[in-house]
Amino acid sequence: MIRTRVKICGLTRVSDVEAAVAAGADALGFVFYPPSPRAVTPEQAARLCAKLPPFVSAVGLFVDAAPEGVRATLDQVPLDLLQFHGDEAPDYCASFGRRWIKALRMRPGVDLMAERARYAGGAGLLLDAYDPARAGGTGQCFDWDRIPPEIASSVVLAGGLDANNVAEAVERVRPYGVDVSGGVEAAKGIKDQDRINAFMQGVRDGDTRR
Ligand SMILES: O=C(O)c1ccccc1NCC(=O)[C@H](O)[C@H](O)COP(=O)(O)O
Repeated sequence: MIRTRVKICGLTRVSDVEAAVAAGADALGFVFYPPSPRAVTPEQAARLCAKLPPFVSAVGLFVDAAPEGVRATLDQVPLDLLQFHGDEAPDYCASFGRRWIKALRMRPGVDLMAERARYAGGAGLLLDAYDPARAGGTGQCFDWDRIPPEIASSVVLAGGLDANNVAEAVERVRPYGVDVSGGVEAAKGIKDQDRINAFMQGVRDGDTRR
């Protein structure tokens, strides 16, 4: 059975990090984008990452950040992977000497095959809902049928996932991984252990059907 990988994004509290790790999350996301209600400072993120087990990845999320800001964050936080969620160019993404993924917001008309070729130097693509007013963490789904089947197994699916729809998402899309933020929250930036556990169960249910 294929095991869909799970990233839980937007963690701000040690207790939520512990809950996500205990539930079996593969990766934890830390938002370095000050306008987000889930934003953390490098100092906070360093504390949140301090007790991560060896096989759980720390992912740093940036949105069109100044390169010196990314580098300063990397000096303080042991990030395993960078996630670029804005309009960053491939050369920018590759300039930090760290593995990276590119988030693509599913704008009308986006050509995923072309974008995949454009960002081929990265470790993968994360597909998120498009909302012209917000850079991410929208809690909205996009039409999963827009994902070309030939790339589905390599993408991370995001946008509006929760315990109620993630099994269907895993079964239908068959992605490499799923990413969730709002769907496991009690309030913005405040995760809920029961919702995390229910989400993980949904992923495993989807895995049995994919
Ligand atoms: O989470 C945010 O506040 C955020 C702000 C700006 C850019 C990206 C952001 N989050 C990115 C994520 O990886 C979210 O997990 C992803 O957008 C899905 O969010 P949700 O629909 O709430 O599950």
